[in-house]
Amino acid sequence: MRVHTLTLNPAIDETITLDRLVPGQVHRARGVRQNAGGKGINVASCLADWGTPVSAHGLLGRDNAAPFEALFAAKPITDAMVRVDGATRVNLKLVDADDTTDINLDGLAVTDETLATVLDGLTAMAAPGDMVVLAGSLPPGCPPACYATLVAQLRQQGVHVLLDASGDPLARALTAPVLPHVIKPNRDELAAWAGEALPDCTAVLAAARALHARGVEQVVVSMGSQGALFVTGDGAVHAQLALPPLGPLGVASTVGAGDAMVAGLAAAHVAGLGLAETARLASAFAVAKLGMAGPNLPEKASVMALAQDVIIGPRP
Ligand SMILES: Nc1ncnc2c1ncn2[C@@H]1O[C@H](COP(=O)(O)OP(=O)(O)O)[C@@H](O)[C@H]1O
Ligand SMILES: O=P(O)(O)OC[C@H]1O[C@](O)(COP(=O)(O)O)[C@@H](O)[C@@H]1O
Repeated sequence: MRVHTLTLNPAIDETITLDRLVPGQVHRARGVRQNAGGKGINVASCLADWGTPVSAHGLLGRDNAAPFEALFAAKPITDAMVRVDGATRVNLKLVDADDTTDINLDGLAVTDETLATVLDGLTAMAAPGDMVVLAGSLPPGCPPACYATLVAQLRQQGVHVLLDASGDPLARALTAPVLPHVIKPNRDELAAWAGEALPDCTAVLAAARALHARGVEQVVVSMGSQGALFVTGDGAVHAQLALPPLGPLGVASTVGAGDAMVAGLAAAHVAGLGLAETARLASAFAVAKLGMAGPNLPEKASVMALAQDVIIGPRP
């Protein structure tokens, strides 16, 4: 079984480390680095580290494709990204001791013709039984119903579909006649979909159960330091793992933690794991990534050791 990721709006993530972010003030950066990113790219990178065969589909601006090409050369990721004129967006990530602040840009506009080339390439490569991860925002020019349409087409081909999106594209995919098998909103994205605040885990669980009742087979809601809720036909569990001592970074960037969790969900699907073991592995992927710079996992043994420490329960 192969996993394919789709990233229509990739990004080069520029992470600037600060002592303390104070709006309106002049700051001296402690450090800066760039890495290839965007939701499906991050998922593919973590899956490649785990040893899962993966192809990356989507769009890349020719002017600054080098960091992506270096990533695809360094890891076993099949490069199925379509090159277009222009530069891929650069997203800013401001990290201080307490928090990560994301400034995400719009991205390169896409034409109908280029979009069709990308989507035809994906549907041609995805074989029955494969898994496709549709992830991230849609670039300007892309119709908001893009994911909804693609989910129906891929499911008809016998592909297992995970959608990690937000806002209108997510709402359209969740009101379409054919739903994705799996979704992984974070708490804010689920609240936006539900149209109400979800102040506690009971409210989050009720919203996740409602989506499962509509027909999404696996609903995973990530809640940052409060762990994540996993709802399937086998029940619902909460999974949480304390942050391990931070590695050489000394400061945790939460950028890509959700993407690492999505990679863990894909790895668990490939391995045929049940509810509790899936919750363990996906949480271990997410927390393992927190100590790494960029969308990378540490060696397999460390991730598996973290998985054993995940606390699984019916509620936090
Ligand atoms: N500060 C943290 N402490 C422990 N685990 C965390 C922390 N931040 C994120 N995680 C882990 O990463 C997962 C995904 O993070 P989250 O911030 O919810 O996703 P997203 O990046 O999609 O918003 C969480 O469910 C949790 O397992
Ligand atoms: O596709 P979007 O929603 O614009 O987000 C893109 C950004 O999200 C990331 O994929 C990180 O996502 P998560 O922190 O949710 O895992 C960054 O690499 C990228 O800059």
